Amino acid sequence: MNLSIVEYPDKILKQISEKVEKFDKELHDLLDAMYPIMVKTNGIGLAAIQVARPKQVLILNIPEEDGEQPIENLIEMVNPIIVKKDGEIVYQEGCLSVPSFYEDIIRFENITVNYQDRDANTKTLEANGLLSVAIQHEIDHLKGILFIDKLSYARRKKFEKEYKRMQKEKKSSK
Ligand SMILES: CC(=O)Oc1ccc(/C=C/C(=O)NCCc2ccccc2)cc1OC(C)=O
Ligand SMILES: [Co+2]
Repeated sequence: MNLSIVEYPDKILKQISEKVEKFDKELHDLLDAMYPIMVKTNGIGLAAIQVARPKQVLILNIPEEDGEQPIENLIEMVNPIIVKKDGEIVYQEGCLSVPSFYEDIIRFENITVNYQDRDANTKTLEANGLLSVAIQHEIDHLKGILFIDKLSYARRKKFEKEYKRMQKEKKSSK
């Protein structure tokens, strides 16, 4: 399964991802294929829609203090739902589908998420800080929402201008 990252402004990223009903080999192969892509691109979170699979599947690997991302920290979430949320946290976010662009985004500080693992076992996770931000960022992807969609009108305009210039530079440098 050869996956590549879909980049903004590709319309695929606006699709709503479907609930996973079958916890079969195809799901396991997708999860297994997403992990190396996230690691290779220094990602800490990846949603299946970013590799053009509109399924409610996401993976996370929050780095340790030393920056390492051991596979033991890998979290695989299927059909995640945020059931509790409170507080506020601002974090400078980036996204593998919006390369080289980072902006401060406000999210809930504390969340509780219900989800299933790759074998359909239901799990509940309480998260705060970076893990909480990452989970909210990735669950937004499953709803077709990118972090740049949460910017104010003025900052969004700034982003569009910067992004177009960057894409032109990238093309001319090829
Ligand atoms: C050049 C460039 O685009 O750099 C990057 C940008 C973003 C990322 C990864 C972003 C990422 O994992 N986002 C997950 C969601 C999230 C955002 C903020 C905090 C927690 C979770 C990696 C980059 O490095 C490469 C090599 O692509
Ligand atoms: Co993202």
